[in-house]
Amino acid sequence: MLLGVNIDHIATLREARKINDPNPLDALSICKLSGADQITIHLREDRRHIHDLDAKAIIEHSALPINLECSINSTIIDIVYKLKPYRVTLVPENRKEVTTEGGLDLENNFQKISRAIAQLQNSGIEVSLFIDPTLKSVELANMLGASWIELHTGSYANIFAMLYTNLKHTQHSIKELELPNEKLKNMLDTSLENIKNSSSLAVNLGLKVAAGHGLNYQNVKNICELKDIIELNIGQSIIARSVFTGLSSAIVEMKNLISK
Ligand SMILES: CC(=O)[C@@H](O)[C@H](O)COP(=O)(O)O
Ligand SMILES: NCC(=O)COP(=O)(O)O
Repeated sequence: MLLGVNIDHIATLREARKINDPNPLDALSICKLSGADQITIHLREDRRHIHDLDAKAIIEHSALPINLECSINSTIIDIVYKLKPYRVTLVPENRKEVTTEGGLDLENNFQKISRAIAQLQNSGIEVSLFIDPTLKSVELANMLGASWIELHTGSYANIFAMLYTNLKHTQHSIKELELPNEKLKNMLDTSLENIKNSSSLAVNLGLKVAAGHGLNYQNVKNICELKDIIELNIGQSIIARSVFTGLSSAIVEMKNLISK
């Protein structure tokens, strides 16, 4: 299983103080030496963590391929295609969200996404679409001509956290998931089944399949067992653990967990 380490969350720490430390650029060689296969960054429209200069420097200096996540907004695509990352993953963005809440609405943005894909692919950049794990989204991603999809695992991760961690007893409990455990278990099974079926269809259609969002040291095992998923992009949990154990051991531990 390939591991993309999302280093946005290092820039989030920097932006909490609006200074120049910690610098996500400093993570590049640690990620490589610790066994990461790829670096993921998200150039958000509101630049809440990674900025344009970060993206430029990271792409220039990284020995690992860069997977640059961005919205389908044409202004952002115009910036991103000139940066020439190895891969661009198109994601939905909502200015008010705390984090990426779901996958792209491919049906209602078909033409816009199609234009973005053409512009990126014409510059030699491979394109991935960040989608919800539904058969319809996989079919549309295939029709759009992307080479990769990344399945959004946030819903699975939220259910897992409400079921198997103390999240429900904290101030960040997810209100709509304050449900009996039996119900949550059924929902967890359904969310895993959706990820499994979507990845299987995608591979049958010739797409390469990544997954990510909200994956951590507790919940990643179920996702690793799905044979059609070949790459995981993980950020928040690795950077959170690195506060206590250091970035290198946080990556090594995750890489060991997901090896298959
Ligand atoms: C699209 C995605 O899932 C990642 O970019 C991740 O969400 C990064 O964190 P933020 O949502 O805080 O940008
Ligand atoms: N695309 C998902 C990603 O890059 C990492 O998401 P998270 O682990 O920070 O939730």
